[in-house]
Amino acid sequence: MGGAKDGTIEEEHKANASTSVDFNDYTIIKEGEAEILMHRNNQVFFNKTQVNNRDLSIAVLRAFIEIRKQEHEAFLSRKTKVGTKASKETPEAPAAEAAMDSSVGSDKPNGVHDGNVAEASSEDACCDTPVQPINTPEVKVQRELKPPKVLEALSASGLRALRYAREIEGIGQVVALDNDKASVEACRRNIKFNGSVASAKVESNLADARVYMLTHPKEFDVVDLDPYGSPSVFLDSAVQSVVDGGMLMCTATDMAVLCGGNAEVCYSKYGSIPLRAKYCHEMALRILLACIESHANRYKRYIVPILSVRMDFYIRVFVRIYSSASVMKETPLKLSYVYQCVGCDSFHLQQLGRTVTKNNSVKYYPGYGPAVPQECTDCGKRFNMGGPIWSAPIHDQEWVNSILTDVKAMKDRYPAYDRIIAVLTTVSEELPDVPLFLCLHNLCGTLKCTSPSAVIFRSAVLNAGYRISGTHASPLGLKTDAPMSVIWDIMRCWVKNHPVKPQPPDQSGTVILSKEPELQANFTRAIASLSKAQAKKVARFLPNPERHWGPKLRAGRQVTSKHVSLLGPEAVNGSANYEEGDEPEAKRQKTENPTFDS
Ligand SMILES: C[S@@+](CC[C@H](N)C(=O)[O-])C[C@H]1O[C@@H](n2cnc3c(N)ncnc32)[C@H](O)[C@@H]1O
Ligand SMILES: [Zn+2]
Repeated sequence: MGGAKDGTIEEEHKANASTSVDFNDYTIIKEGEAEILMHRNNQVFFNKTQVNNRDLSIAVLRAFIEIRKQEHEAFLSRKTKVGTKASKETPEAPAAEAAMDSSVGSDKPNGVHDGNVAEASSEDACCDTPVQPINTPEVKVQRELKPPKVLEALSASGLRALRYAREIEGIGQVVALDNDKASVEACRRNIKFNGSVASAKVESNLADARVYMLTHPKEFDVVDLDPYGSPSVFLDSAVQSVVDGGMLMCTATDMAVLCGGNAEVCYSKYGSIPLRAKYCHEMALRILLACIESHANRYKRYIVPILSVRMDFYIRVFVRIYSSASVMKETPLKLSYVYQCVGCDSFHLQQLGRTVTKNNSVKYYPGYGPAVPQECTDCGKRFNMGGPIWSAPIHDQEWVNSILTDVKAMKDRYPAYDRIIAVLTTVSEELPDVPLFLCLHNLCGTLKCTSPSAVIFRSAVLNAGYRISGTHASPLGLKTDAPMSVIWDIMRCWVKNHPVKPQPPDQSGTVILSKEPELQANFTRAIASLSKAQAKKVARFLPNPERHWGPKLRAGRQVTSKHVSLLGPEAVNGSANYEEGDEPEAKRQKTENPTFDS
């Protein structure tokens, strides 16, 4: 761990900052190991609610450093083996291969990957060529793994950069950027204020992050984007600035846009149409991932999601970025359109592409469609079509479990320990291969019936031979691989024992209930109907610690109606608190003809 220990820090502060700073004008804010000076007039952006965001990022960075080290060791030992074998068989290593490996060598030590794509160079030179041996001892010397270099592209006060530098063992240089002069001045003051280790590691620059990232291609092991509102304008340059195998961390707080409040704005920013449904927060994550992938693809790169979370009033994704023209071809297999019935809660996914493998060669084709008929087979109403979304896994469960274990082992190093443990625990129990989720209350709302308990419903799904889990994105959400026809049969069986009042014949619920179930649901309590965390009574969702736990505007700005997409309608109407379910989808889900200008 870096930084001066308590006791010496005050002296260091004085030595570093007292000559130029009148402390009476400032309050000191401490988060984790870092302390920042906040001017009484508070010109620089600081939002303490983002402690969850910063803690989680620190946890992911710690895991990244460890896994990167393991991958590097594995890479070297693989190469050593190949090299030893080759030196017996072929005395000289081909120059092309040495060139391929040079991207992994002295100045770019981070081109180490796991899995098959590990050998893909930045231009995928080796795709169709068997990997050849290299001159092992020399390369080994060149391949000393340097500490990871981090870019905090939108740094404001520098608190995040300072926490990274002071709290994360093994971290390299941290470059903090901001295009606001007052922020850069504050950041520089804060760097000094945090002592010698921070001063040695953190550098602050006044720059437009987009220009800086474009002019520093493949230079950073980690790029962190934490903007006001949408990150969309930063994505194209950010995906270029990350080294192969490096990590992009990205926040988006424009939840009203991403959750379907302004579909046309979402399309213009992210290239996807959002849907107003209970799963909208997970859909928001998947829209952001699809958007990052699309930017990466422009440079023959692709993403591997590590962790994607909805927390508080924002979403945050952690993805690794690799280069490979051949893997990039698989992108349409990882994307889907979503058909959402306007009458009932049925939704269906349609993959953009498919492959056919013949004699070891893979061919890429458009996906088959449409995935649904014109009218919903459950209730007869039409579908809205959203997407494309990222429909491949949004987390790497091995990473998640390893982060969870590490966080538990370092409890006192995380000020937001309870919150990040709750999120990681719920994420660790999500079905990894099931995009989006159902909401039991919505299903019951459609049928106008009383709700079975989650345990009873989960049991019926499990007893029918399907999988089911919760989701971190909503306390009421349920992920399942059961088809909608099975879900409605379970609900029909439930209603047989819990009858509903007669409803008008054109209602979706009436149409659904007019059919006899093909499956006889078994509501006997199944052993796996509670998740491990539920069984152990581990908290999975926590209330906000205080009122006004929400997004903030740029320093010094007043809240006006134009901030509705960033802060949500509640904030703009006078209350800045933006809590679960505030997004517009919850209230306006069943809209047959949603307009784009709500
Ligand atoms: C939400 S704040 C960052 C908060 C910070 N990451 C933290 O954890 O405390 C966003 C910052 O991005 C800066 N910013 C906005 N556009 C920028 C650009 N094009 N280049 C660099 N900085 C920019 C703003 O001045 C602001 O300080
Ligand atoms: Zn329907």
